[in-house]
Amino acid sequence: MTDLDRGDPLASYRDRFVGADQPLVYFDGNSLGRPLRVTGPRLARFVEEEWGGRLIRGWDERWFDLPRTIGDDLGRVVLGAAPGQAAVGDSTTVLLYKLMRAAVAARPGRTEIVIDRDNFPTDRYVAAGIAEECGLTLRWIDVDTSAGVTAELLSAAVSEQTALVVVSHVAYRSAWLADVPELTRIAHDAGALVLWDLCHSVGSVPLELDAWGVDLAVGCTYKYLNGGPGAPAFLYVAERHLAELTQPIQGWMGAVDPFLMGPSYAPAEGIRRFLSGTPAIVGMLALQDMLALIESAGLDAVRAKSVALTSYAIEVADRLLADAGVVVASPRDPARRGGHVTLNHPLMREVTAALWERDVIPDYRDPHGLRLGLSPLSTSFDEVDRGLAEVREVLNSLA
Ligand SMILES: Cc1ncc(COP(=O)(O)O)c(C=O)c1O
Ligand SMILES: Nc1c(O)cccc1C(=O)C[C@H](N)C(=O)O
Repeated sequence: MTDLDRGDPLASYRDRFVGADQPLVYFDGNSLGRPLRVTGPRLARFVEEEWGGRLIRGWDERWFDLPRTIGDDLGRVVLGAAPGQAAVGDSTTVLLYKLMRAAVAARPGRTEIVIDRDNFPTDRYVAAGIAEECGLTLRWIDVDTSAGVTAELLSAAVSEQTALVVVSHVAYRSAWLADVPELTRIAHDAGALVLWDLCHSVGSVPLELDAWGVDLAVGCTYKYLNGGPGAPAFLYVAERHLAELTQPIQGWMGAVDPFLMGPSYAPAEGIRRFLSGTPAIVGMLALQDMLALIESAGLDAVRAKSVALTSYAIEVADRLLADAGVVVASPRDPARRGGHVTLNHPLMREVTAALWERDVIPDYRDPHGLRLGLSPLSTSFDEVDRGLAEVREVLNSLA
């Protein structure tokens, strides 16, 4: 344990995660968070008691409303959203499709979707598919891969033709933290809607979606919310848009009365209308455990630890790796940085492969970035020290 770990008010939270007591260095909590220790027994209890005991009655008793009730929990604990505006279900990709499609339909006559070239592939691919489907054009914002979308770049891209702007809050490559209220205001001034991808911020960066005037947002739950591989994503639709937006996948679970099984679709009131098919109940349970943990730690304290971890990683990289040609490719200003740090070097693809052999698990992202995902409640400062010392050794051995 380092002095920084001894002084860390959240250090004890690490013990709550499966495997955190092992020597393995885990820098990929921003792709797949560790499971919580309470989750295994809880899932077993669910199988025995709720699924096995209540059987089909479980739908009436609790499961039917779970996408909304967990949505409200997300709103309270991590999104800064009043109840009734968030729900859990589908993958982020499917939710991106639903909300982009709903948004462009709500801006008839406008011909463009604005998106940046460095946005996550699924966001770009879905936007391209919708542009093709609806006869729209993509207006690309060129961003520096070590930065992200700024107010200047967005102002230059939007016009009276913009139907929708799609931006990631934290850029998956650089960790650039976009200014949500400012960019939202710029899009609104042009008469457009904005869809925020919160995958890399939710659970590590505090959000105030209601106060920031956000229209629409999606995010995954398997990163900093530790929901497990393939856990369902969430969506947020601001109350003022709930009645005006129509999503394209009109399934029975988003209908006004699913069990009426009527001849035609009529959307439910409120956020339920954005659901489509039977919700993945088992996949939502782990997420509830992590939300409870974040609530007990306090999201501001989580962010403070995240900033301390990323600042420390940059400090160690400067000290240990700069003379080997490693360049910090994430913002140095913590106010502009999310929960990970990317380090560039021409050999990072080979370095990443060698690190995995040594039980140090970051990931690699083109063009030559080693990405360190530092999950605030489960990563220690000692892990940062040990992991970056291994990076130095591997670089020496490859030189
Ligand atoms: C910014 C961003 N959007 C979307 C996704 C993923 O979407 P899905 O869960 O549908 O694979 C990820 C990560 O995989 C991501 O980092
Ligand atoms: N969702 C993932 C998956 O199913 C397999 C491997 C990695 C992922 C990720 O989450 C990647 C991550 N979103 C990224 O920013 O690169």
